[in-house]
Amino acid sequence: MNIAMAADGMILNAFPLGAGHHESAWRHRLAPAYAAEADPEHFIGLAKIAERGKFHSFFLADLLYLNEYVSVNSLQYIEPITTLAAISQHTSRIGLVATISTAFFPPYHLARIISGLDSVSGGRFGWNIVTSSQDAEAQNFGIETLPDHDLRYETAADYTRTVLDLLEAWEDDALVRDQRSGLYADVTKIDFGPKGHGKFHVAGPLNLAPSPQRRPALFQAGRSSAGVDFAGRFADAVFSVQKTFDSSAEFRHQLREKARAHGRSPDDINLLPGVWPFIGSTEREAQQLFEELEELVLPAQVADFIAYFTGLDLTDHGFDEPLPPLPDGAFQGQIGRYTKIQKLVAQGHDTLRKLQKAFGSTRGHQYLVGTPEQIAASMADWFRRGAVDGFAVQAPILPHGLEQFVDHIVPELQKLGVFREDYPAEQQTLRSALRGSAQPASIST
Ligand SMILES: Cc1cc2nc3c(=O)[nH]c(=O)nc-3n(C[C@H](O)[C@H](O)[C@H](O)COP(=O)(O)O)c2cc1C
Repeated sequence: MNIAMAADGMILNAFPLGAGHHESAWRHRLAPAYAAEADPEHFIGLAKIAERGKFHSFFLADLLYLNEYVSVNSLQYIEPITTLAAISQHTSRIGLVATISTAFFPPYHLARIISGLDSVSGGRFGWNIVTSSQDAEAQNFGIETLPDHDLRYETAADYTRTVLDLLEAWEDDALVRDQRSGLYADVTKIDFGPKGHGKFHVAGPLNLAPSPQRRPALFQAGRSSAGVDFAGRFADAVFSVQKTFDSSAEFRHQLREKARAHGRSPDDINLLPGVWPFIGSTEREAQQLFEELEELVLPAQVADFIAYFTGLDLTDHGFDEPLPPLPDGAFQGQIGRYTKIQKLVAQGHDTLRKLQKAFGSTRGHQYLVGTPEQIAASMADWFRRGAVDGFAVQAPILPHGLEQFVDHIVPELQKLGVFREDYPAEQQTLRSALRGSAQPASIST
């Protein structure tokens, strides 16, 4: 499928995770000696590297529980809201995207947090909207089980609309602040009516005049039909797991059609699949890095991510023992990757060892092993032929892999004419940096 390539060049989003995305990163010789996962200085440093590389955005994932696989996995998640507030003071151009669940914060509280982050960053804030998918997360908030998958998305839509309505309650010129007349705000330009959709009821309005963007850039990831519908309705950018060109091109087409069905322009939505670059000055060196990391993987680490994406209890499960039957219709977690694993198991990849090879320690994401020229050529090809709008760069080891990407791959992408040389001269909000997404009026909430 060939859809026109986006005119303004590819979007690059840095997606860091602790000492790196690879399960073994924290144990590798190139990993930092400190516990990177919860070290704000580490993340401030990474954001500065990404900004040096002219990245559009810097994204922090989040999960809200801990399990006993922490015995082998670096499962700490630094808190995105506070960390990005700190990062905003050490960067000036890059967008800052926080993962925040729709399941736990009251909407008024979240609207204030979003407004605050957008203000301290000068209009660079993005919200990665997740519904949360693990009961273990809910149990940290006094909830025994999460609602079923599709209901979670339905509730997330009501929640998101409520938060956005709160952020939209003040017109641009509502704050008058005329010291002579004593008129502080024009109340005819503030919507004092009650806000809320579905089960959410908020008196409103927000007690803050609009932040620079007012409405943040909205990010999302979801492959199920409810997930794609949500993305088509709200998302400016979509994270995704895409291993082949065809599946990515097809998914981009699907997202663009969904945006159109929701009354938006297809150009308002940007597909940014994950890419894991294993970079070497020769192909052999890159392959060696990949193999070193793979060899360090422990069976319990594979059990951890397969259990996460299937809901199976794999405690003490042998590496070569056939998997227990998958829960099928009863599974209520992330559907996209569950379906991929289900297909692999049906094709005979039915042990943890086989799944490590077939699904990979890259958690299903595309990985590119090679020289900067080879990796840049492949990324440029996907972009030019309309399979992506850009990429979420998931370096296997950090900061090493992001530094290498910025120093060696970004210049190649620039040479190929698919990535910008610099930030635009004029300061931009994150939403306008994501091109077509600059017109909030075109989005039906
Ligand atoms: C690249 C990527 C990053 C994600 N990051 C998070 C995250 O930080 N926190 C979270 O709760 N879910 C995260 N998710 C899960 C999604 O929000 C969503 O729940 C998932 O893709 C399942 O959606 P689906 O059931 O529609 O396929 C991520 C998914 C992808 C593909």
